[in-house]
Amino acid sequence: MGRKAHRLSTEEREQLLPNLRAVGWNEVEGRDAIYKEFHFKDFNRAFGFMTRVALQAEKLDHHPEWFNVYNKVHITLSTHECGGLSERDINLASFIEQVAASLS
Ligand SMILES: C[C@H](O)[C@H](O)[C@H]1CNC2=NC(N)=NC(=O)C2=N1
Repeated sequence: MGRKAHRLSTEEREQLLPNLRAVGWNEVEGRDAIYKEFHFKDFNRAFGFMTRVALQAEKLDHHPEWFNVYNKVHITLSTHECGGLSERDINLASFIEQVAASLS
């Protein structure tokens, strides 16, 4: 895989997180991670979304923590390797946003 992940610095966070907050990602309390809830029309849309995210996650070797029931998908992103938020989470969140936009 790529170079070792590092936890985002304060400066990097100030630059990167507002864009994600603006589209509904929030920082998790008590843990260095980000979280968003997605709602789809039905289970088929939700699972189609998950399938596309899963294939990209495998390519990036960076995987979401997620929960699905029917049309809801809750996603938490964090990087175990560095014990917190890294660039990889930002990249995966951006990809997830693209997929969600293409399905709505
Ligand atoms: C061995 C494997 O490369 C690692 O466990 C990868 C896989 N997917 C991962 N996903 C996430 N979210 N964080 C990681 O640190 C991570 N590490």
